[in-house]
Amino acid sequence: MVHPAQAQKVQHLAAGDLAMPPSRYVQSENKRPTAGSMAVTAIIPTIDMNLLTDAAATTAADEEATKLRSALQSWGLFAVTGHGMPESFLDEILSATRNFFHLPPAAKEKYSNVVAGAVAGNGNEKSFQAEGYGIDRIDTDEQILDWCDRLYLQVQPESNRQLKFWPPELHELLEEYTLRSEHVFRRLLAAVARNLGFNSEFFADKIGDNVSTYARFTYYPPCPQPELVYGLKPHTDNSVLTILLLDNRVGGLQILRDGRWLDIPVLTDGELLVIAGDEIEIMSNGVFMAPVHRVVASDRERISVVMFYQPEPEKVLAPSEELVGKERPAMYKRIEAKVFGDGVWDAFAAGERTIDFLKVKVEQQEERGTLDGSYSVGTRY
Ligand SMILES: O=C(O)CCC(=O)C(=O)O
Ligand SMILES: [Fe+2]
Repeated sequence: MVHPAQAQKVQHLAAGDLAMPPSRYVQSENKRPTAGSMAVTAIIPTIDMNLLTDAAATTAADEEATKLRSALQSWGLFAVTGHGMPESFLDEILSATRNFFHLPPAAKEKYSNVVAGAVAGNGNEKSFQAEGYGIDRIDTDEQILDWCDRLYLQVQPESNRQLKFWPPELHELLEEYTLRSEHVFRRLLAAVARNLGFNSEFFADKIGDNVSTYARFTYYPPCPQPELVYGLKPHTDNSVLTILLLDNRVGGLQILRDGRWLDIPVLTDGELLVIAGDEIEIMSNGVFMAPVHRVVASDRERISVVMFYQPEPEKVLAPSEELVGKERPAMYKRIEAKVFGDGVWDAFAAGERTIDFLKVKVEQQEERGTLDGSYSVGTRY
């Protein structure tokens, strides 16, 4: 069964002469992005990957590694330079993404995430599936929808690619970006491991060689009253690390830090953003926390291209033994990566963190905070 509103693309709605967003998109007053204080622009850490060499023998490399650790511990995100991808290549991806979303509706519908009778025994019913072009899954009439459309594709392992959802104009670029972005991911993961005093392969071994990687191209249309909606509601990412290529003209990403929403500024051309996800939070036993983030809409269109790195589905997610001790008991239960991944969309539709939705925390009473920014004492996000 597909929710009747599932087929409504926000882009095409926004193209009409709207005075305000329809009620399906309007957040209750206390959740609106303007509720509470005005967002302040964050000055986020930047890591130069050229300095994070394997040998880590130089002072500069040591310093950069220390910076990486503190960025992950205090922010859970950082910008990266020196990743080896030319600015022109990243620009090409952004342009191709813009061009894709600017295609006429019928041209994009070929990749729709609402498919006819794709589920066995479903007869002529339509069904929703995660991959493809459309909006995120709607589960209930009450669910407030985000002001965005997206194209969501599994890019790794290669054998799992569903090429029927790959627009030809993005295909080659995405293939190359997949390879280059994985290289960035693995170098960062190795640096993070060494930084905790482990060997380079420490986290890599836990997630396996055949990581599940998903690409999400998101289009945030101009919104007539952006303060009423979310571009993308508050969440943490289902990933070990997420690599984001952000719009180089329009900002909108915000991070929740110490109870306040901070604007992530438009990055310098050629920079990427990295965000720690739920899986590194679990594997590091909370040494690194996945930051809650959201996107606010604006009166201008915005795009992003985001890569999510997830462990092989049969791997077990658990706090690494080396990071568990008397002083730091295990904060998370063991959970198979596949089970965790299967819960993600249910949690997202319900507006909850997957870690909370699936009750992965050992002490559920030890609440750290909720996605709408309300806190219990002594919490940190
Ligand atoms: O578009 C953005 O800036 C961020 C998107 C995001 O957080 C996500 O896709 O998980
Ligand atoms: Fe995200």
